[in-house]
Amino acid sequence: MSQKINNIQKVAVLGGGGWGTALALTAARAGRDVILWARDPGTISDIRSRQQNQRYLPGITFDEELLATNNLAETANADAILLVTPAQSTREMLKALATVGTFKVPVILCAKGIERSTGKLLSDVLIEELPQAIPAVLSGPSFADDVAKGLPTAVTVACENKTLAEALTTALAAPAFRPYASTDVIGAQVGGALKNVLAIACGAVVGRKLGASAQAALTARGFAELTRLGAAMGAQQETLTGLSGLGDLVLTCSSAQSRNFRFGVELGEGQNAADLIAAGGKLAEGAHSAKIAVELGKQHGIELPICEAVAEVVQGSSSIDKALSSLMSRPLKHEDGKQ
Ligand SMILES: NC(=O)C1=CN([C@@H]2O[C@H](COP(=O)(O)OP(=O)(O)OC[C@H]3O[C@@H](n4cnc5c(N)ncnc54)[C@H](OP(=O)(O)O)[C@@H]3O)[C@@H](O)[C@H]2O)C=CC1
Ligand SMILES: O=C(CO)COP(=O)(O)O
Repeated sequence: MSQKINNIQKVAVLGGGGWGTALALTAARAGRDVILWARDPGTISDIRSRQQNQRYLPGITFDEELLATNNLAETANADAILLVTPAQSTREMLKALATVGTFKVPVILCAKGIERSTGKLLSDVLIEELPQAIPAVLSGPSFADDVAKGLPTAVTVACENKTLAEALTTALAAPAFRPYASTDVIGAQVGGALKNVLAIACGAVVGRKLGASAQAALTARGFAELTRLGAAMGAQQETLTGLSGLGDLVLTCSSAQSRNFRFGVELGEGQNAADLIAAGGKLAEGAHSAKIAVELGKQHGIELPICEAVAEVVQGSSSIDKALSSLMSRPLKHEDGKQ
């Protein structure tokens, strides 16, 4: 194990979407030997023959020659795995991994969501499905397009083992990609999952043309929800106010580059959530996490009115106007949440 910690050279990235491809490029830029697994043969051949992933990163051609495969067994000798498929496919991916190797290595969870069917954090899903693996999390303000183009950003890389967290940051640090080590695996996950729900709310405010003041107020009150739930679940304050919490919340709640934000804009413009989801457009993880976030809040005795409003609009039991009016007519409170 200690030899692996000191020598994370072979990195396997699972997921051929925008973020998987961008992280594979980052790891290659950091000097790692990278293999990218994708299930779509078209993605593999695009990466192999043209150094592009036109389906998910249109208009970008990379200098790096990535090794791409759709044979999961080829990832079994990696020193670390980055799991970069959507949150709701995490369990299925881990079950598939368990059939091809033992994976006594760090598995870095990069999806930003909570398992909808169980309410479990992805690190708990990992422990159940691949108990010998070491859970780690990569999260923070980082649009795949920006990272693939080599634009600079910083993220949190969390692992309970401090030495391993530091080794992972060393393995992934590239000139334009600055990972900060953390031991707070819970905090890094709660921030990433909740900011997507809150970005839908901010997008809806923009789509409904409610003004920049409303957008800022919602972001701040959303942050209060994120920190309260995070703290109740055991997250550290520094993580929630750091890159994977506040950092990513600010990015996603203010940028039309975010798919969650754009999903919210479309809701605000009057489109129906069920129709948007059925159309199978771009991934908006917050639409899947909203309801389960509210349920987690109830379990921990934390009110999450903005997440609740998003969940109701997504499931079609409320309209944007009704949700807004119920947010505005809640009993007046102290800002710190105390009575
Ligand atoms: N894009 C971004 O800027 C960032 C994304 N993230 C997070 O990363 C995760 C992945 O996002 P992103 O890469 O953008 O998503 P994309 O929609 O770009 O790509 C999703 C990828 O996952 C694959 N996939 C989907 N379902 C399965 C499955 N059941 N089994 C195996 N592979 C599957 C898709 O394959 P196929 O093409 O065959 O459908 C595709 O390669 C999300 O949780 C997101 O929140 C985090 C930070 C930044
Ligand atoms: O997580 C992200 C940026 O940090 C990407 O956000 P979206 O999934 O909303 O596009």
